[in-house]
Amino acid sequence: MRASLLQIDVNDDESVASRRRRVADLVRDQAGVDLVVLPELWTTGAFAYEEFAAQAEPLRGPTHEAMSKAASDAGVWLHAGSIPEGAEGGTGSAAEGALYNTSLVYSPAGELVASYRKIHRFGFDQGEAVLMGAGTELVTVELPETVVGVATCYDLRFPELFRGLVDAGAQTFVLPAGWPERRRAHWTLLARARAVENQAYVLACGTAGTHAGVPQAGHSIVVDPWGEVLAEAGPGEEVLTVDLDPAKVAVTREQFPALKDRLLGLDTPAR
Ligand SMILES: NC(=O)CCC(=O)C(=O)O
Repeated sequence: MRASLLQIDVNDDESVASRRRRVADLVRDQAGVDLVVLPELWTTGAFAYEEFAAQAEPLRGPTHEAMSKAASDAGVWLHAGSIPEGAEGGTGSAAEGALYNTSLVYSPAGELVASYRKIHRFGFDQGEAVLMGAGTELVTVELPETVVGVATCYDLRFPELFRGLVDAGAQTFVLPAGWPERRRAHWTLLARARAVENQAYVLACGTAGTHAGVPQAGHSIVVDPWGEVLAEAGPGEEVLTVDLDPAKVAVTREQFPALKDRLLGLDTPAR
């Protein structure tokens, strides 16, 4: 299974419409791979808080139109990163909780097969944490060769979410992000930790460049179920293409069956 992570340069000089067209073309260029992954909030930038409400769009808005078409033109599964979703009934009033950081997943036919509202919002008492509502549902998506568990950026710090996804069948985690350079060491460490403890692939796709004054880490990363880094991007815009062996998840879980030794958080321990 071949995957391409598109580490997009998100900066304040490019308009959302122009970036949307450019990213759609980059997705189309990936024809021939199985899965394409985009970063978190790549239309606005994850730290461009003032833009969230202004650029909010419905689930089936302009980004959906562009990504659905790009996925079907390329014939790829597409995790299209996330958008600031102005949920039905509101155009983005934070007080109404009408905004969400929502990921979109498309089939090679361009069908929107799943969406995920980010559960853990970043910012403590400001930014996303106050501007957006929290999702409540875990989301998995069945691809032909693997079951994908979906999480977004700051979610990476919450291992219980990933364990929940494993319990729901996840074998591969796909995580779009807008992770800052300031905490790059955490990014790599946590991506590897989530892979090792869950014996799953981690495909973590961040942004490059600087937006809203926050330099981004780049360094998108793909980790295998043993915790080995299969590929890692540099700091700039880059397409990171990697071959995965989906069978490796079951093999790792069989040969080193630590997940079966769980005692807490299960109704019935596995043994
Ligand atoms: N967009 C985010 O969720 C940023 C997360 C982050 O900066 C961190 O966890 O550190």
